[in-house]
Amino acid sequence: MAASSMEVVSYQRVSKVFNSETVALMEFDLSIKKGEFVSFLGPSGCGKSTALRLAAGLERPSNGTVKIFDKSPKKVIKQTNDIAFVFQDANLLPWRTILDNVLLPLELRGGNKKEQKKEAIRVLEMVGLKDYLDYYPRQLSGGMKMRVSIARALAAKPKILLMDEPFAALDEITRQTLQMELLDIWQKEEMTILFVTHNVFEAVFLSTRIAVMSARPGRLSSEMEVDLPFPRKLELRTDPSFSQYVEDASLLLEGSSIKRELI
Ligand SMILES: Nc1ncnc2c1ncn2[C@@H]1O[C@H](COP(=O)(O)OP(=O)(O)OP(=O)(O)O)[C@@H](O)[C@H]1O
Repeated sequence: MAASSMEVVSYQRVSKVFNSETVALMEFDLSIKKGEFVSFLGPSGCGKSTALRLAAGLERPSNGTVKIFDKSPKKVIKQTNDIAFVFQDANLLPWRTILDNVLLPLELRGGNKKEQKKEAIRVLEMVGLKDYLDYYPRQLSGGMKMRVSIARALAAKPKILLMDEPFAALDEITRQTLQMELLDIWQKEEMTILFVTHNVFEAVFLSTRIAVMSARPGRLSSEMEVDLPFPRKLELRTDPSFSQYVEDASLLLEGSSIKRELI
């Protein structure tokens, strides 16, 4: 029983069909344990976002089950703050300051205003933005906006963070900085992270495990544990062990695309 109680997210034979013809996911199986950092890696359109949206209760499976802590994601979202979502677009409200953007989800849930403000400042400090509380989104760079978006997700102290290509629109240097900051936060806050990417380097650098998906209809085509030590620093990218994982993951990804061509 101990092992299953560690299970945080489970996909069991999950299929998702849109408009009765687009099969986004087909019998997708994956089990994610507490504290893991799992990347969903796969070609464009293979159903990565759909898999994440199912875990967030934003979509319902056509077949099979998705469970979060053994409950339906919708129930978890309704009853707890356990799940938070970060999208590729920071999605900030332009008329609210940075502090007020982070406060918004806390305000919606009600509670002690002073505590909420303290928590919002704590998470903004964590992402390096404590000097920008009164700024408006238009005054920030893309990387800073993404930091606000991450802070907003963290403010509710989620146990599971779902991230859909959060760094895809950023330049390389900003992306690398945010990747390291994210790993820091993941360790400090002891969260489980599900992270969608089609970037092999990013998947290897961040993850404890990579779930490689096949081209549409998306299935889990292979899994790879990334046994590189934490904390992971910039130098790791030039280490032969890192290159080996990147090569292995690239081969798995290629393999999943080749299989599709043969079908
Ligand atoms: N709401 C929807 N209605 C209809 N089709 C959809 C919907 N959401 C996704 N799809 C389709 O399902 C398939 C999988 O989409 P999804 O966004 O999950 O893929 P992805 O792997 O995240 O892609 P990318 O890497 O390009 O973002 C695609 O063919 C997409 O067009």
